[in-house]
Amino acid sequence: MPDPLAQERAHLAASRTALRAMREDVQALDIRDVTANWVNAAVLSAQIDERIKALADLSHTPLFFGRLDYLPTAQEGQTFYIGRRHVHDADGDPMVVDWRAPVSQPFYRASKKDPRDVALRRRFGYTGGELTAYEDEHLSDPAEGERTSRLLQAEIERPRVGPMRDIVATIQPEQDEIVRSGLSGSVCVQGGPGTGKTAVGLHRVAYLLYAHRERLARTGTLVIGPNRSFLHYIEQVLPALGELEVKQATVGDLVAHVEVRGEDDPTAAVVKGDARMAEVLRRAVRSHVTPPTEPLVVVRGSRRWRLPAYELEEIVRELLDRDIRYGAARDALPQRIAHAVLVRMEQAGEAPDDRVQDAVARNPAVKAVVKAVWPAVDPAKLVLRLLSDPDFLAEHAAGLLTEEERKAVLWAKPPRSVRSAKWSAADAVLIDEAADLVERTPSLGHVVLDEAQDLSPMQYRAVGRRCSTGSATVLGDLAQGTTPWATASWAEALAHLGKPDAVVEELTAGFRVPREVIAYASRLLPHMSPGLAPVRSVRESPGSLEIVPCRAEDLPASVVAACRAALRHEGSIGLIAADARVPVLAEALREAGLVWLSPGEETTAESRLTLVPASLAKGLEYDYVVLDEPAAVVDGEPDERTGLRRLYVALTRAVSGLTVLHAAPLPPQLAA
Ligand SMILES: Nc1ncnc2c1ncn2[C@@H]1O[C@H](COP(=O)(O)OP(=O)(O)OP(=O)(O)O)[C@@H](O)[C@H]1O
Repeated sequence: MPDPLAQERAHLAASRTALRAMREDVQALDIRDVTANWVNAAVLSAQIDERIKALADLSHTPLFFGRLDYLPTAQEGQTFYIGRRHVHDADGDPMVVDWRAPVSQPFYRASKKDPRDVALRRRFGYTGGELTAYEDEHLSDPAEGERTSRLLQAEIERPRVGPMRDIVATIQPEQDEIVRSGLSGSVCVQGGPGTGKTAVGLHRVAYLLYAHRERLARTGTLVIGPNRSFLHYIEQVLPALGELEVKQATVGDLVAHVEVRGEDDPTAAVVKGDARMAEVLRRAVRSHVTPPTEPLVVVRGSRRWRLPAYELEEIVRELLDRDIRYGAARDALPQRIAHAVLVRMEQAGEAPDDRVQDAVARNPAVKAVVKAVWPAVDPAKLVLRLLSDPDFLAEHAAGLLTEEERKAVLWAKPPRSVRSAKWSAADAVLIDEAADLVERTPSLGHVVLDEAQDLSPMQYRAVGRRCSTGSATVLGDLAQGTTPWATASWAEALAHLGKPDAVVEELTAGFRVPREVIAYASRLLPHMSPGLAPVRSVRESPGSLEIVPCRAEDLPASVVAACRAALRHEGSIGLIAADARVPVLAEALREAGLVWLSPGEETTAESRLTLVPASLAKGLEYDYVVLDEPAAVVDGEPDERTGLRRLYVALTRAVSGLTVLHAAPLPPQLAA
């Protein structure tokens, strides 16, 4: 019998050679004969450069990670190697097929119960770029029992270092269902900490780009995350899957119409983020339309054409009723008026053509009417006025906001101008809404919204208009909502997003947090998100959970000692603390001569410790976590529920172990 591992290594070597040949073919392309001019040539050569980049053989990522042997009755009994990209030989026959291709799907979905025509599923293990192991499942062999994959388990238990990696070799069936769901529908994924929501969302983008490349290249895709450090943490996943074109942004980036320099108190922020504000803004924008009271008189040559006020009013009314964007209606108004004038001309026996209509539309008298009746609206100025002028706000918020709510959003000291105003994040969202009332926001083809539970209704609307003609993947965990306006139900959130028909899926298997740690953190669930089921950890290693009481004066030193102990393990270390305690701990680390990073900075072999303010911990993970003073994390939030949720997030960042140090009593909800 030939050695199967040697054979597989030979296939790997041959695939590498084939990939090199594919790259050389592209490099050797001579585009001089096919490009008519230098613009074409520049575009083509940029595309070629991209293609060469996409064909690079990444030495640390294996070219294939799995193999499927179909039964003789299916796919002509062929064998397929599954990898991150397609590789073919000189004859065009596949050496490696893309994981997203339909023939690859059974690699993720087939099981003993449902073998999907697969005779053999083989998983490969690698050390660096070297193929070192394989593992077989004979799915159609009734004699073979179901077994758990050691390679899969090893991947899950792998100590974490640095930024997030792709999970393409080990996507689980329930995750794969979400990854491969169609482009036309929107999906919402509820899942506890570490269930792979972010991973699934990113792989879904990669899948959609593969399945609908042209359409999405035209319309664009976007991944939205809560903050810079989170986006930095995930930014390498899609490039590793060969997708270099996906944009990333925070909601703040999307609505950056003004510079945000101010902060709202929670009451004001809640009102500003409420969906009722959309109606207030709609009324305020439309209030600029003033029905005409004077007739229009257009002088052309020796003749004067008169349009009575009631007829102008009818035109205006009709545009208002059609509910098109304010700006679009404003653009249409001159032609509508000109058309009415033309009708008069025809009635008088003239035969004006389109050019006459255009000329009338440009007539100064018509322009003056448009300016008076339908003036241009500047979105930022409009919001400035709403938040500064009590009467203007009261007029448009009538029946929508109470007097207290209006008071809460009004500036105590109104700013003089858009530039000098201390705009808050919520104000920027209001301006975005107003901007969309004036002019339609272009929609992308697909948007992934991560940590969605923290968005306000107005923020959902801002994201929703960026995928109004496309679809969305919404990812979140209701138990991790830490804003005063955090989502209470996905149905409501999806309605604000404009995707009420999105399917809500749930992920329950936890790939990050060890069993003992998730059990500890889940004690908080009934107190902050009753009804949500705890995550079921699929990790086998029990992980370590240590709770260390200290005296207050010893706490910083003990925290430093715990960090030192954690640094003895391989992998990344996160020291998580209430935001207010970060300076004290930074000082203690400095005194002890320990170097540390801020969230989003890349861990290296030399610096593996990150000091994480609790407010930035969401979505991140570290191999070992040292958690400082849980009570301070809870107290750092305006209310207890939010505090407990913040603590829940902090407790669920660890992959291999968690050490909790406290001087103050632990929050009682953590008691067994
Ligand atoms: N199928 C899988 N195979 C291997 N690892 C996985 C799989 N699914 C998820 N993981 C790993 O589990 C960890 C958690 O995944 P991810 O960050 O996507 O979870 P999440 O649900 O977004 O968590 P959070 O709610 O904390 O933001 C990551 O390290 C990810 O790579």
